[in-house]
Amino acid sequence: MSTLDLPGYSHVYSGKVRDLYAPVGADGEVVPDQLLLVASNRLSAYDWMMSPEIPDKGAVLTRLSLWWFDQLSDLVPNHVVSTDVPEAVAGRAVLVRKLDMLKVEAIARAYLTGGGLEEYREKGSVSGVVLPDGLVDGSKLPEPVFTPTTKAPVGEHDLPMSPAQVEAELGAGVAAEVSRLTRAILARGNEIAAERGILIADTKVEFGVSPDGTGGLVLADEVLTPDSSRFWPAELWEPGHPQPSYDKQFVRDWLTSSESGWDRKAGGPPPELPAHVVEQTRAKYVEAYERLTGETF
Ligand SMILES: Nc1ncnc(-c2cnn(Cc3cccc(F)c3)c2)c1Cl
Repeated sequence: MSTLDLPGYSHVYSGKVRDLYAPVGADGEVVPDQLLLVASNRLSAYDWMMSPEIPDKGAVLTRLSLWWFDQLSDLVPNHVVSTDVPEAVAGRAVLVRKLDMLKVEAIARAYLTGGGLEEYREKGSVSGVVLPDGLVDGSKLPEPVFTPTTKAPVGEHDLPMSPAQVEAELGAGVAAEVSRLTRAILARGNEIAAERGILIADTKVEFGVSPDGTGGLVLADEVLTPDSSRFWPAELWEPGHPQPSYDKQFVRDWLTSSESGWDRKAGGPPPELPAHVVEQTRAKYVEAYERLTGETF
């Protein structure tokens, strides 16, 4: 994948859909306490990187995440420093405080699906939390459940963590606070989103702590975006089968249609997305942003 050459920044790491850079000072030394988070226009579906990219996806998700950080600022401080970023990534990058990141993927679930549903079907519980009988794919949970995982190395799968494992990793106090905050963030997200016709089934957030050891938990990474969370259109919610994705359903439907000619089980890469699927997908990201924030993209 092509990482940008950004004057004044050195490339640190690339995820599937985002890139991390470190600011470089005038003396050529890396500025130690800041990072640049860049959201690309790349779209991942079925564990494959789609082509072409989705125009404006990075900018829409960056603006949505910034809006959520602001909505949540009474709940938890965040890592945002500024949006004064290089022209080449204007609107889709954020300058952030460099933190010591917790080694736990902080996931909360408000609706049961995916890996949580699988664990429930095996054990009647998720992450040690016993759930009512008779739940099905898409069932709303009595309240959000904290279902943390490890941060697996690149190319490996994140693994569920038991409460005891989280406490061993973070200590009992920090573990309890991470659980409380993650559930509170998802609950607040759904309070706001439900009014705007969007259900947030689950979300992954990341916390860090200041390297100088002062202060408490800081909300980092991105927050409550369709890349970090499952967004469902509220009017189509119907427990008992997989719910349509607010943002990725056009891509999924086309890829699994005979029109694409793709055989997912064959193991080969998916074909290029047709222009109408790219445009419809872009429109869903813009629609989610405008509905949630009330602002025009
Ligand atoms: N404030 C912070 N301090 C220290 N580290 C991070 C950090 C490291 N990794 N990630 C995930 C990620 C975010 C974007 C692009 C990627 F490629 C990967 C976030 C952050 Cl956000």
